[in-house]
Amino acid sequence: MPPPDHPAIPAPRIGVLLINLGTPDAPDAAAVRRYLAEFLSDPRVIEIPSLLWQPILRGIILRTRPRKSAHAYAQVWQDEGSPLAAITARQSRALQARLGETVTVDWAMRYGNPSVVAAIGRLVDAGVTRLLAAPLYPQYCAATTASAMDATFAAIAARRWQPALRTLPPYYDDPLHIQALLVSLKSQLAALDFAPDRLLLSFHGMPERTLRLGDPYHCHCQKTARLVGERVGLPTDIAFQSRFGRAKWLEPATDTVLKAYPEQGVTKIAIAAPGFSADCLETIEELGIRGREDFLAAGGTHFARLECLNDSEQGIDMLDRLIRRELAGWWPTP
Ligand SMILES: C=CC1=C(C)c2cc3[nH]c(cc4nc(cc5[nH]c(cc1n2)c(C)c5CCC(=O)O)C(CCC(=O)O)=C4C)c(C)c3C=C
Ligand SMILES: [Fe+2]
Ligand SMILES: [Fe+2]
Repeated sequence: MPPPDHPAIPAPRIGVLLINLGTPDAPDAAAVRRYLAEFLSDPRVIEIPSLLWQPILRGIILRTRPRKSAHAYAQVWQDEGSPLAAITARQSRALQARLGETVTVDWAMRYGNPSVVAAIGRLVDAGVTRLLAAPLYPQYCAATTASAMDATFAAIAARRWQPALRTLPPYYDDPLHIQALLVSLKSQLAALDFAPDRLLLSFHGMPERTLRLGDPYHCHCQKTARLVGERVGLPTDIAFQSRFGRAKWLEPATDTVLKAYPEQGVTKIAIAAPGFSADCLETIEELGIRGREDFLAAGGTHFARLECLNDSEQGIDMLDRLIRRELAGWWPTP
């Protein structure tokens, strides 16, 4: 018999933690400032020595950008809050219903709330001894995937009694992912009231330097785009959005491509963002509002933004199957 103060040994319990990038708590400048300060202080995101970067961040960026970004967030904010957080919460609930009682599913944001530390604390308190950390980025990038892993490892490093840990690998070229994208994109294309000349696949950009440093992100995006383009049934292009700062970023830039299309005779387009597992500021506002304006102002006539996989049937089905594959061998499996 253990002494009376010895913790009870729980039955093995599996936890699944969905992790996405992060978002402010509210669409106002103060909340956006807090969020950007945390996000843009991550050395995985800004790969400039902190001594050089922090004065620029604190002295310039955090004085100007929060107000501008808050205005953009206000345009996409929903009753349930930020779209990114609301959709990730719905994905978590849908997966919980699929995976059943032996698994506890929760979600976290790498920056902002709910934090990775808090979510892992909740899972461990619920008796989780085996944890699958699932960063919801199809393409691996040090700025996103590795940073989510860093936060997970740090949260676990701080615990005396650590859960066993697995991580969901990137799924950019997984047949389950490509098939889910094709079903989703084709059904949205079929529901349009016009026939697009072109489908533009827009991925979040990165400084070009990260490609030369060995980050596989650019290659992963190219492969997702090629596999979708081969089977989606209309000509596709790839582009990279959301340029930040003065350095050279991956090209071609989404806004440049949108503005150039009409003079090339491409006046009817659909745009999709297969690097995002959930719609967010970057898809709803940057593509759906500003991208549309750029394209129409340049002479485009028809524009449609297609939704991300979000908590659609095919999106949840894909995550359910990717996750079950990683849980195999952990008893009791769902
Ligand atoms: C140098 C800065 C940035 C890098 C590198 C970067 C990489 C990167 N980001 C995503 C996904 C998302 N980014 C989002 C917002 C966002 N991104 C940056 C900057 C960099 N991103 C900023 C400053 C912002 C905030 C908004 C703004 O002020 O413009 C979001 C949306 C969050 C939301 O709340 O909706 C996502 C998602 C990826 C996938 C990526 C590298 C591959
Ligand atoms: Fe970003
Ligand atoms: Fe953006």
